[in-house]
Amino acid sequence: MVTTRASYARRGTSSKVLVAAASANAAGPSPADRNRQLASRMREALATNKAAYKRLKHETLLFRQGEVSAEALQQQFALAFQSQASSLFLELAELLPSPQQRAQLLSAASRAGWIAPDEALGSRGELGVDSGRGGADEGVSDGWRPLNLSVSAVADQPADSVQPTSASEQRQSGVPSTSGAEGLELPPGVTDGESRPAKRSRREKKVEGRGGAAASAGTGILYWLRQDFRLHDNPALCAAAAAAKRAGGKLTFVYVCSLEEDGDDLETGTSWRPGGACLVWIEAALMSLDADLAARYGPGARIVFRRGAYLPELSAVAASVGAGAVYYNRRYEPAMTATDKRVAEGLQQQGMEVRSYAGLLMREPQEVKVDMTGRWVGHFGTLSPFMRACDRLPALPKPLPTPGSLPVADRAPAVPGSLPSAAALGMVRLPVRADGSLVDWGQQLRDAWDISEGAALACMDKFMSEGLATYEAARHFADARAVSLLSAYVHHGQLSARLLLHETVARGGRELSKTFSRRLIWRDLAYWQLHHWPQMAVRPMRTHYTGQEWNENPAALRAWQRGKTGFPLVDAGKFFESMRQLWRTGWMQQSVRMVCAAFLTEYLNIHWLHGCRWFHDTLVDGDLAINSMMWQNAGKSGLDQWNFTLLPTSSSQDPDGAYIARWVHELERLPRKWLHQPWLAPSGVLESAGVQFGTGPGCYPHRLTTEVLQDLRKENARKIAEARAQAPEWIDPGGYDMVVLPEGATVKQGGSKMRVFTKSDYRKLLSTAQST
Ligand SMILES: Cc1cc2nc3c(=O)[nH]c(=O)nc-3n(C[C@H](O)[C@H](O)[C@H](O)COP(=O)(O)OP(=O)(O)OC[C@H]3O[C@@H](n4cnc5c(N)ncnc54)[C@H](O)[C@@H]3O)c2cc1C
Repeated sequence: MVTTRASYARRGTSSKVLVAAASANAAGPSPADRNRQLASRMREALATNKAAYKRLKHETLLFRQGEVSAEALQQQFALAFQSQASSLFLELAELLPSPQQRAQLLSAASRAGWIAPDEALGSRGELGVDSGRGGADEGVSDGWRPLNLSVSAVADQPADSVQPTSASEQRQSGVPSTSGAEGLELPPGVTDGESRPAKRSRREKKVEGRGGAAASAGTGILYWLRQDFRLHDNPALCAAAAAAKRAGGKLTFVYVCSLEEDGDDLETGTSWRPGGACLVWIEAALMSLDADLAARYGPGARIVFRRGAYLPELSAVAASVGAGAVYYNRRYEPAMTATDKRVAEGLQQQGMEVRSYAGLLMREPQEVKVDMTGRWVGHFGTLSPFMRACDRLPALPKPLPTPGSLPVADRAPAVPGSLPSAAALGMVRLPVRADGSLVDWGQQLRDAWDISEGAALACMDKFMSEGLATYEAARHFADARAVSLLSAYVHHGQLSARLLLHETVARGGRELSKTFSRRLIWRDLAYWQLHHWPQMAVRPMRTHYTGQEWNENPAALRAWQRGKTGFPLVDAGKFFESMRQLWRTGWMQQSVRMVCAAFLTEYLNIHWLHGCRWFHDTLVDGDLAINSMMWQNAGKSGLDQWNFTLLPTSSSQDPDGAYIARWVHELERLPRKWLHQPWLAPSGVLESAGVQFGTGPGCYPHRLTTEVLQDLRKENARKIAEARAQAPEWIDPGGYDMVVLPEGATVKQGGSKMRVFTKSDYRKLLSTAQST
């Protein structure tokens, strides 16, 4: 086991990542030579970029002189980088020795937006994958599952690109950041519709002033769909429909696929685009919503599907349908808020009206201010003070009904350059087998879920009438017998969190279970944390934990990802070669997620960030805010570090072993008694159950570690104590860790240091570490 001091705070540029991606895939007689070749190709490409940069700078000057339009210039940027990246990747791919490796690199490049999807699919007919086992379900190996690259194409854009694309660029360009502690700012011209719902917009007044004639920008309204694939309780949709009716214009639904802009965070140099499983979900959700819209409101409500950068795409659609306004519900991930702000400003500069609404969360992150001065209800960053702060806010508005009618055109919108369906957006990357057939790894997720708004509402109803009453006592069982299974619907905005809470209260849910409604507020807490710690997906919130030593053990990490640790409860969650749950369904119950997270961080001492990334890519509810919060807590650098022992051998989450028996098929005939620790079973029992340990087909893996688990935990705690001992300025006299309270997070203590919950073992261990 090699131990390194991992620093996730600094990530490489896209080029470094891509060289790493390429070299990781490279094999053959001389990996070092190949790496050198790749690096040299990359240097050449960067030199080419410099030439392009000069050319584009000239174009930018022309733009400043008013000789070219912003849209035309932006398109030139997009094209320049697309074509360079494209040729670079095709060349890089040629250096790789096997078709599989070429396909892997190209698939990753396509996902990063560097090359067109058809290039990744191996139009040259050589990028096949030989699954070795035939069927799509069996034939997918995780090398083929599209994983996120750390950085995308946009990282190499020239520094004075026309539009600032990140918080750091915005600061450089003098445009204020949306992700700072000042709170969520709306760009000039963007209106928070809810704060003034009844007022007529400037555009509407202008239109009225002209006797109702269409403004130059048009009377239509674009409804910009993003993470709100629903018709019920949709504030932006209701407002857009009302405004279009008032102005006598038509409403057009548009979805633009621009994954780079949604996920690439230039501030941290990382990419958190929706993971593979979420993309499958989004594609299916869009298809279902498109069909629902047409069925309910007629063909004019069909969604216009576009692929490309948001600003030019929205402008093009608006021009085509005669829309002068864009309405949307807000999103809260750092890259998304930066993008939305930039796009809104761009639209506004073009004379469009932009209105945004709160439809994803119950509470806007910037409106919750925790009061740490009054009666103590819990440590800063935990649920209780947050709930108390929420209780001080005005009551939540009642959920909005689904609109009975919408002012849409009689015919489906015909906008040149649009794609026929969500599937044509090519969001879900499918590898190709040697025979040219596609490996549709997403099908098993589509089979496991009904991905529609109707199913979300039905699932909520079922939970309310059947699950809620048992939630309190049985929510921790691994087989999910009492939980709602609603997380993916809520994450993708197919189910309104506000409606869910409203229904819970209306059906006496607070009396039946005090925990369920708290979980919904916990979700808001995660977004509040992300708002105040925009880098929490990559950097420890307890900054002094950055220096903690983690094991760099790719083999153990891979075994954990594949569900081959030899600990059945850990493995049941996520084995992909056969039927195990995460790979098959994209979902696991919370206790199982916790067992898996604790196993990785506490027993294997592997950085929580690896687990966070894996979950982000494989969960259908992969949610940057919740996932990062939970992994930070599991890794102990979060505000609410876990203070419980999660033994992978414990049977409390699966007392009768039914969960393991269902998902770990190699053990399905083993008597329940041994299922959690099969290595203890007598050889005769193993033999009659057909259990063999090893790596061969049908064998169950040996344990990854035979060391005493409690000793491994203690070792992990020692590493934490060592990191803490290096940073006495972050420890208070009682041995508690401290964090700086972000401006705007509390009622009046912004900028000061405050203690956060710290496990008593760690407080005790600190003195030992300090004295050695
Ligand atoms: C390591 C780890 C990673 C996680 N990553 C995610 C993630 O990416 N996306 C995600 O939605 N949940 C995540 N969770 C939280 C939780 O496991 C899931 O929300 C829950 O299992 C979903 O199942 P359910 O809808 O049946 O939940 P229920 O128990 O029925 O809860 C109802 C709803 O409350 C919310 N909720 C539940 N638990 C939490 C929580 N701990 N924090 C915030 N909100 C919560 C969800 O919206 C959920 O749908 C993670 C938990 C752990 C331990």
